[in-house]
Amino acid sequence: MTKAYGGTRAVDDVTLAIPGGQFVALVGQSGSGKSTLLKTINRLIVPDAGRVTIDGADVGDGPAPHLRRRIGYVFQNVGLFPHLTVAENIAMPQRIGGAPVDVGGRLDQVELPHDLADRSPAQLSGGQRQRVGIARALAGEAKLLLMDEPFGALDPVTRDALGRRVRGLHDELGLTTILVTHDIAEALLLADRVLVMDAGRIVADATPAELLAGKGGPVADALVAVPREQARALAAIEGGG
Ligand SMILES: Nc1ncnc2c1ncn2[C@@H]1O[C@H](COP(=O)(O)OP(=O)(O)OP(=O)(O)O)[C@@H](O)[C@H]1O
Repeated sequence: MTKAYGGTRAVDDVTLAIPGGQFVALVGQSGSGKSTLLKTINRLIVPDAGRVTIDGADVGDGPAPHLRRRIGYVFQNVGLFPHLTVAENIAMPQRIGGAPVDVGGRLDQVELPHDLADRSPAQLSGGQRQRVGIARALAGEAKLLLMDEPFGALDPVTRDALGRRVRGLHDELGLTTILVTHDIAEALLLADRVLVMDAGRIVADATPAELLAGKGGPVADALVAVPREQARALAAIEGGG
């Protein structure tokens, strides 16, 4: 599949199959094409050539809202409706034609207290807003979860906790999850499989263990070197103290 903007091939002839149930992290430098690739899955972007299929069906067939109801999508700034309460935001995707949403159950899944349900998004912390975004993404019983830098604006402790909660939900609900992240350590710790993008192409497709063993090639090695060096430097400080 290919998507170009002018002379830039944002996604350059990528062929990829993701089995159901996998947790895939998409990493790579800024501008390497991660978001573009992700957005072709829920049709926010239409490829110039090639196609995307889910369970054999082309995502281009049928109305886009119908497709998107089956796909959870979480991005950095959440996109909650400011004039609706938390509960209304979570129930929103199913308003049109869906089954009623168990808001309390959804709040439990993302470890938010029920008394937040009547607040507006402006009355929440960034981490809480992101949890509401995840609850909303899953409210329609989506089995496919797309996440684009969902933890980007959060402090490290919140980020870590939320990453682990998402991995927990992935396992509990049997989701297929695709996570775009700038944080290679996060990718290595959460995903089953890491795809490394560079200039629109997938240059490494490996498990975290394989990447850490240096089997991902030069671009992947350069990414993995960062947390590895940090861990080494921290261990040295600890050893010296
Ligand atoms: N709407 C657009 N119009 C023109 N060029 C675009 C558009 N969207 C993306 N691009 C270009 O396509 C390339 C890939 O962008 P994309 O957002 O997919 O990268 P990314 O890896 O997700 O980057 P980041 O990590 O910074 O979010 C970049 O060169 C970008 O400038």
